[in-house]
Amino acid sequence: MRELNIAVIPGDGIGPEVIPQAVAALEAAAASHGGLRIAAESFPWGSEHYLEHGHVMPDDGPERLAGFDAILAGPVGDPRIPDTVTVWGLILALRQAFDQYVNLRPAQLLTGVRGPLADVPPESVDMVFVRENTEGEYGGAGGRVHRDRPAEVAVETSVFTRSGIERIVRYAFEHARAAGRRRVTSATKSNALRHAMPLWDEVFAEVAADYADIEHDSCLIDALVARMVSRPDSLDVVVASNLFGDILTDLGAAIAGSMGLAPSANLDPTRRSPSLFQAIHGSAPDIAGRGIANPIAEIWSAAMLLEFAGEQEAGAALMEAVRETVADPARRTTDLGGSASTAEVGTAVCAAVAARATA
Ligand SMILES: NC(=O)c1ccc[n+]([C@@H]2O[C@H](COP(=O)([O-])OP(=O)(O)OC[C@H]3O[C@@H](n4cnc5c(N)ncnc54)[C@H](O)[C@@H]3O)[C@@H](O)[C@H]2O)c1
Ligand SMILES: O=C(O)C[C@@H](O)C(=O)O
Ligand SMILES: [K+]
Ligand SMILES: [Mn+2]
Repeated sequence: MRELNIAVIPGDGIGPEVIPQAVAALEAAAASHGGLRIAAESFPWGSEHYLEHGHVMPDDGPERLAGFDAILAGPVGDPRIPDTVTVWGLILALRQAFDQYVNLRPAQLLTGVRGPLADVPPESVDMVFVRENTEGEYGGAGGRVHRDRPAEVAVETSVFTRSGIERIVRYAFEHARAAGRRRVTSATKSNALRHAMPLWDEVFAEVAADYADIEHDSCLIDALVARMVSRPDSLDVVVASNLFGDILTDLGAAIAGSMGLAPSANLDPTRRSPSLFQAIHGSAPDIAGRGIANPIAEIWSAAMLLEFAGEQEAGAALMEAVRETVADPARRTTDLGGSASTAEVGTAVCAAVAARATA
């Protein structure tokens, strides 16, 4: 029997509420589809850890995670701590340490979910964002000098490399081909950003030439956000820089019905380091502690984990269980207009995945 060693980081806010549901769903899918065993080890990193020890994760955090097959993580963020501390202390640190250069983020309106766009048939919202995840606007280059003086200066320098752009664009086309998708759209802003984005466009055009079977187009980011809302069916795979991809995917989550439904996979496609799977939402301090957070985004991320680990059957079964659960009005959390609790939704997914095995 294959054993998958998963590092679990529950994180902050609603993280410790949704993560146990995702772990249970992983275990249920593994048990009933694929003769797989999940060995999960939990790491208590995040804001409480910072308040107690002075760091969000220990300095040797990446080393301690390096031997795992995958990481399943909740969000970090706490109103008592600057967000740069938590986000750079864990999420961005791991993306860079493990060179997880792809952040794969599907936005799909699932059957039964009412999205906010009027007159849009559900099948029209089916896009996958391929977000660059290690450089760009998140390169971390810059600084702040003359603190608290009128002359204070803050510089945040974007870092775009030809090799970094090339590998993310190539991944987008490869993903489109493998997933049977027909088009790749590049998010750009090469009218105003005159150094990095023209390089982005040039590399996109060069790589696109290698994929004659996939349609491609470039779209200025401002027009692209409007297009997501007015013509979502015109979008299939979207490749974007780090910051653009971050912003586009919260909009994607909204048009797919809720932040509580949007998953992500932070991938090192070379498989030298473990990849990290995590809902795209944050710690949601406004609803934390009430047991009402939607666990589907984190469970869907767990399904992506199984698929990336080569457990396609278990991953697909978990995804079918997610679809079945979301389609049932009695199994929806408040963000989807229902009244089910986090645990009720998680339990329903586990039951659905087990039922599929015996059916
Ligand atoms: N990956 C991460 O670790 C990550 C991602 C995003 C934000 N953050 C951090 O999280 C904190 C809060 O950020 P924010 O408020 O901008 O974004 P957020 O995603 O936490 O919340 C935005 C809105 O969506 C709702 N929401 C989010 N997830 C939900 C779920 N599963 N079910 C139901 N409703 C849900 C929230 O209640 C809130 O109204 C900040 O500290 C931020 O830095 C962390
Ligand atoms: O900006 C980030 O990448 C952190 C968080 O908002 C996310 O989308 O994962
Ligand atoms: K589409
Ligand atoms: Mn984000």
